[in-house]
Amino acid sequence: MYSSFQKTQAAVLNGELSCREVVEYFLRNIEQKKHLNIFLEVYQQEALERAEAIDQKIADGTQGRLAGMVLGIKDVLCYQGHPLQAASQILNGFEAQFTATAVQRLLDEDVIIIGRQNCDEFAMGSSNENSSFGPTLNPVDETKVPGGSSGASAAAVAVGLCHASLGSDTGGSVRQPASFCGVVGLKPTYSRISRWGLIAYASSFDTIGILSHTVEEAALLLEVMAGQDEFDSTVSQREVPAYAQKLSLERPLKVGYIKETIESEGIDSEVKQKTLDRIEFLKQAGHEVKEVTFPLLEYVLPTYYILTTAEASTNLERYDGVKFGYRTPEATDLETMYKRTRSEGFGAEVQRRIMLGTFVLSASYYDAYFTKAQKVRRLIAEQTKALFKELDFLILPTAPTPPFEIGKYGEENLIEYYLADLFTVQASVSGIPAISIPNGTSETGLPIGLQIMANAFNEDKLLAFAKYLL
Ligand SMILES: NC(=O)C[C@H](N)C(=O)O
Repeated sequence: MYSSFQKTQAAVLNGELSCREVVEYFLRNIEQKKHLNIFLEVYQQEALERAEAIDQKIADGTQGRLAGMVLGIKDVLCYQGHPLQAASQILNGFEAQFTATAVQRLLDEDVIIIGRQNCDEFAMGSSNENSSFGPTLNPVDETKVPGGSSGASAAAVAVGLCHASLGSDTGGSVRQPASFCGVVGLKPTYSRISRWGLIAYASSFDTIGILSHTVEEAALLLEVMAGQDEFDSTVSQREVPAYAQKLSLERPLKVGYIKETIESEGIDSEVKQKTLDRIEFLKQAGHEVKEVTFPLLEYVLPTYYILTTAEASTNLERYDGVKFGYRTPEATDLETMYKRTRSEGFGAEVQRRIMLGTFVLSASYYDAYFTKAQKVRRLIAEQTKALFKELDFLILPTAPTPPFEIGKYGEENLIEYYLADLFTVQASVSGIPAISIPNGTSETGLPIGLQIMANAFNEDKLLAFAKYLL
């Protein structure tokens, strides 16, 4: 059996394999790897039935472009008629009323969805430890986290439980787990893919992203999902290029690396060395490689956490015990119903972010924090985009360290935990596309990722460059 989609598809189209056999293979793997806590729910029967229907389409020659692909989806994407929880107890009992546009477009091309995957609650975290269903283990080393918040989606691809996964990336949630699990993780430009049917965390940052083994798979999935949608007016009107056919590059390239990332205090020495090795490789290959400075780097993380918590505090207001999921059985009046539902339903990290967001939006602090952070966001975005006047790409580590131990960070060292996003939030604050690709392993065999950023809507170039480096 093949873990890569391209090989699987060739085999199902020439009759060497059936889609049913492909699904059975992944179902066996899922059963064997149950202890990793990757899937919250497996759609066993449904996936098998769908596989048989697609086998029939193949026999008739009417199959879609993704026939033979088995996909896992993070528990933040609506799939009609299926439970959806954002790994939270507050959505206990909730069922999706419609299917997310991105998911529907993949289904229309005959993808098979095998189940929903664990994640940090409401996508808030960098380790998958904030799930109300318990942590997911990193398949490379089960004592380590798989990253987050789409940690289980990355782990599923790494250990062969599906060909690819859909995750969401607000500040690194696809790229950082890709780095921690040794797979490819793409965050497209903000507004490239419709957010209709994606549970909102911070709406001006949220993007649907892709976790896969190969760049080709990411390009194909992006091509199918991207583009205008009548249900999301923020989606870009731009044409969607044929990403999967455009994976070749014009050379030589102009590549920059940001001095402040390589020299940052918390960077692990092996991560630093692997990044420097790539820089050297590019120089040797005849590309123009330049060191650039980005003095605003130290403001990126605080800006991200002020703005995303502010947006989260309003987005999560809707979970009040009335419309969705959980309602406390204890309340005797409306106010205690709200209070108790939210205190019992949300986990500690989500509550912390709601409170922080409410604080920065409160009348006395609005200008000091929220307005200021909006201004700084503008500066970060403008200065990041200015770097692309002279450069095709920026390269930097995806995360400052290889995957860390489960339980390493507690309430007392949260800032250190938030620093896991140090290098991924720049692309999120600026709305530009970025990808993480495997960049070797540490001496102890732990995956390390390399991140590439490109200017807005340059996914075609970004994917081609990632393929060249992989
Ligand atoms: N959702 C994300 O992109 C992950 C980021 N670590 C956060 O907690 O905000």
